[in-house]
Parts: sequence; C-alpha cells; structure tokens
Amino acid sequence: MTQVRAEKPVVDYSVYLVTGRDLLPPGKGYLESLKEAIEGGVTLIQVREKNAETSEFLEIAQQTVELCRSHKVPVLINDRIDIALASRADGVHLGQTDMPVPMARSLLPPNAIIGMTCTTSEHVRQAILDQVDYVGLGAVYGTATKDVSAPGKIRGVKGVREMLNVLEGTGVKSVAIGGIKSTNLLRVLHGAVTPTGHALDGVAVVSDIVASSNPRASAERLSLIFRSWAAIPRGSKSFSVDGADAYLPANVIKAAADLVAHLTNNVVKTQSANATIAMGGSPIMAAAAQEQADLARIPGGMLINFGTVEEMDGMLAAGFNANLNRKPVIFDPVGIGATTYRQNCAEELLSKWQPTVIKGNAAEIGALIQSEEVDFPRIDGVYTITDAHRCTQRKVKSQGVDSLGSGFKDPEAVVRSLAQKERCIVVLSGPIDYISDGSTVIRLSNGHPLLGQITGAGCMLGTAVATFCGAQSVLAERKGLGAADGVLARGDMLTAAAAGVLALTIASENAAQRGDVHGPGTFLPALIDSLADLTPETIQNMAKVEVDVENK
Ligand SMILES: Cc1ncc(COP(=O)(O)OP(=O)(O)O)c(N)n1
Ligand SMILES: Cc1ncsc1CCOP(=O)(O)O
Repeated sequence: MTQVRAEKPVVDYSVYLVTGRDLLPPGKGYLESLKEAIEGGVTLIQVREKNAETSEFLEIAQQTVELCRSHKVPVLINDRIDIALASRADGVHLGQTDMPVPMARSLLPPNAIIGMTCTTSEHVRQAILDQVDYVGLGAVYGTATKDVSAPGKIRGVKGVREMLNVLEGTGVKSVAIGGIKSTNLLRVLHGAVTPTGHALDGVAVVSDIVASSNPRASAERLSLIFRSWAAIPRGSKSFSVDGADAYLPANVIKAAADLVAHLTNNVVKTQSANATIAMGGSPIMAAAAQEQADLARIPGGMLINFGTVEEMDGMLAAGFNANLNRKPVIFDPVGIGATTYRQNCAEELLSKWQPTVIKGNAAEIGALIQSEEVDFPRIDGVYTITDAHRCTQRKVKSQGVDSLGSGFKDPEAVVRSLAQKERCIVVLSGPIDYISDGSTVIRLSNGHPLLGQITGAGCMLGTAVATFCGAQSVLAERKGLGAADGVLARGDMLTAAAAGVLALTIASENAAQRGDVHGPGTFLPALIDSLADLTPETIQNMAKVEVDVENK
C-alpha cells in the first residue's frame, strides 16, 4: 500500500483510467502517456495487464505506483492480489471469476480499496453483501478493448441504470465501463440516474485515453464533461429550464429559422413536412446514417419516428449526433407494442441516445412501460388524436371498450414515472394529453375527433413537439442559456412540448369549424391552413391547460 491508513482513503472515481499498454499509439511511452493523462484530470488508475508475465506485471505496477504517488492518484491492480501487495498499490479490481472478495479482503490491508465487476443486478446485490468499495458496471457499449460479445455482456445505459437502482441507500460507489468516450459520456451520465437521483460516481475508460496521441487533452475532455454534469443539482433533468415564454408562438419559430430533421415513416412524410413549414419550421426528411452528423450540427430539433424502423442505423446515428450537439431529440415509438422487433429496437435506441421527449399514445407508452392496463382511447367509437391505424397494430386488453380516459387508471402517475425513469419529458397523447418532466404534469384538453379520422395525426403531433422544442433550444442558445456542458438540451423543453401539443390540437379545433370542412378529406388541408394561421394569442386564448406540480 502507498501508506498505512487507519481509515479508507477517500477516492475520487470521476475519471478512472484503466491501463492498456497494447493500445498505446506508436512512439508513445507508457509512463509518458500515464503522466499526461493524470495532468489532464485522471483521478484513479487501474493497472490492467492481460498478457504480461508476473515479473513484468509487477515491474509495471511498481512504476505506476511510484508515478501516481507523486501525483496523489490512487492505483488499483486488476485481478492480482499478489501484485497489489508487492507493489504497495491501494487495492484491487476483481472480476466475477477472480478471487472471492472476502478472501481478497482477508489478504489485503484493512484500508485496501476493492472493486468488483457487475453485469447484472444480482452481481450488484452480492457485491453489496461482500462490502466492496465500488462496482464497475458494464459493459455499457461494445468495445474493441475487451471481448464483450457474449449475450448479456453489453448492458447499455438502461442496464447500468437498472443496476444503480440496487445500489440505492448503500455507500457503495459506482463507475460505468465499456465503450465510453467523450462523445457519449454526457449521454451515459444523464441516462444512468435512478428516479430518486442516484447517479454514477465516475466512468472508467481505456481506449479513449490510452489510444490517444494526446492523452492529456482526452482526459481533460472527459473531466470537463464529468465536472459540468456533476455541477448540475442531482435529480434535475437532462435539459435546462429557463422559464421561457409560456406558449412559444409560431412566428417566434419562424424567427428562429430552425431545421427540424425528421426520420419518419413514408405514410406521413409530406403532411409532416407541410405541418412543419406551417408552424414556421424548416423540415428535412433524412433517414441515412451518413448524413446525421452534418444535420445534427444545424440548430433545431430532431424527430425520430419509429415508422422508419427499418432505418435503424440512421436512427442510431441521428440520436447520437443530436445528443452530441445538444439538440432536442423527440422520440415517437410508433407501434412499439406491435412487434418484438420494434420493442428490441426501442430498447437499443434508448440505450444509445438520450431522448428529450418521448411521445406516444396509451398503447405505445403502455408498451414502453410494459403495462397491462392499456385501453385505447376512443370517443363514441372513434379513436381520438392517437392514430387509428396504429391502434390496429396491437392486441389490447380492453379492446372494444369505449373509454374516455387516456388508457391508464392513473395517467399522471404513468407519465411522471416514465419521465423519471427515462430522464426525459413524456407526452401521452389522447383525448386529454398528459405531459410531464418527472415532477410537473400538464394536462391539455384541446383537440377534435376528426384528428382520429386521418392517418398520421399522432405523427404530426410529434412533428409539432419537435418543431417547438427545436425552436426553443435555438432561442435558448441565442440567449446564452444553459451553455454549461452538463445539459443535453437547452431551453424549457416542458413548455415547448406543451406548446407543440397545443399548436396541433388547437389548430384541429379551428380547422373543424371551417365551413368548407365536411369530413376527414377536407379536414387535413384545413388543418395545415390552421397551423399556418395560429397566433400566440389564439393559442393562449383557446388553450385548456391544467398544471399539477408535485410537492416533493
Ligand atoms: C472499473 C472496471 N470495471 C470492470 C472491469 C472488468 O474487470 P474483469 O471483469 O475482471 O475483466 P478484466 O478486466 O479482467 O478483463 C475492470 N477491469 N475495471
Ligand atoms: C475492462 C473492460 N471491462 C468491461 S468493458 C472493458 C474495456 C473498456 O475499454 P474501453 O474504454 O476502451 O471501451
């Protein structure tokens, strides 16, 4: 051990470097790279030598301990108790098939740090019983550094969050590991938070630092992102709230001149593009993965509508790049309950990127939360704002029952808890639309039954939310709000989502009143006209809004 301590050392887990000499770029020495990484902000080191003989491992460990001691950075040894003891390191990191923790504890000094790899919640429960100091949760993503190809080894951000739930109320620290880079770190940190706010204590990385020709800069990037994220009060959202103007008017969107990129289905492309233009936005229908990096650099909103589920690569790239550029991502998991494939795709997407808003009807939200109590909303036998065509896609428990509700016994609790779980805003569409950021719930009661008689009304609702969220983020950025590196979307996304819903539902009421509207065929063009005619005053005068703020 570096020194004998009566108490456990306080360890900063935030930027945890796991070494990998085989990944060093040509011409870069191991100790040189390590020193630069420490200067860049690495707070903890693990010496991981998978191919070295014992004598070589020991030599590397001793050199590492010597260097790190002078920088006051603790050193752990991967797998090997004997090397930890001989090199006087600060502790060990053990895998599931390494020496059992109680045995390692009995061999190591009492103040030694012991970490344990956990891939499942059961692993975490055992690690708590074994009184480890920290757990390494993962793999989050695939990685070339270690073979994680066996089924169940890649857990995604959602898997990490699941394991974090088990840690609540314990003093056991946690880091995530596996494929983490400065480009996805913010998404990992935002997504890996439990509903009560329990978050990661750090992230462990190998290649993002070790394989870099400038490890100092790589470590600095990771450290900056971690620190700015950690500076945001726990339990807060993945977006900033600036208390912006209540119902962002259409002409403000026009002024913001933002681009709303749609990955949407072929049925609704034209009407969604027209609706976007009518609201003042600028649409682009762009499904190819290769164009998402360029598109994400243009301010605005990103709508990912599951209708194009065949474009998985595009959707993965779209959300990832939008997160990277802090653009709001609106996810519309159309028909998610219809097939296992769609459910798996949604799982994968939500692991790879962080949505700002999830928008769905009762069946879709029910499928996301795997609820049994979903009942399709119908008024007088007519499906309401949620697309009628979607409703045929999933067998529902209460099929045929006319319901004026939203499909859930307690829709407010559903949106609130899904928003907390997925760390985003949830819009549950229906006769009454419910919108929550995890604490506030907004109920909106505008809309017209004719929306249920045209295809793609729900998709247009997603478009409206994306347009208003995109505009709001552009405006917030222009005002210099939320510029801190720790937020994933700037601006008041709760208000923007509500404004998007109001725009479409109020426009539907106005369109239905027109003398030239005789049914669904004449209603659709009138709806586009009404969207274009909307003024802030109209929205404010017609909005039927109730707000319920949860007292924590
Ligand atoms: C912080 C951290 N987490 C997980 C691991 C993986 O350890 P293990 O399961 O023992 O696998 P190997 O590293 O031995 O291949 C880790 N090393 N560090
Ligand atoms: C050691 C380990 N355990 C799970 S993934 C992993 C490797 C992580 O390496 P990288 O940060 O390069 O993806």
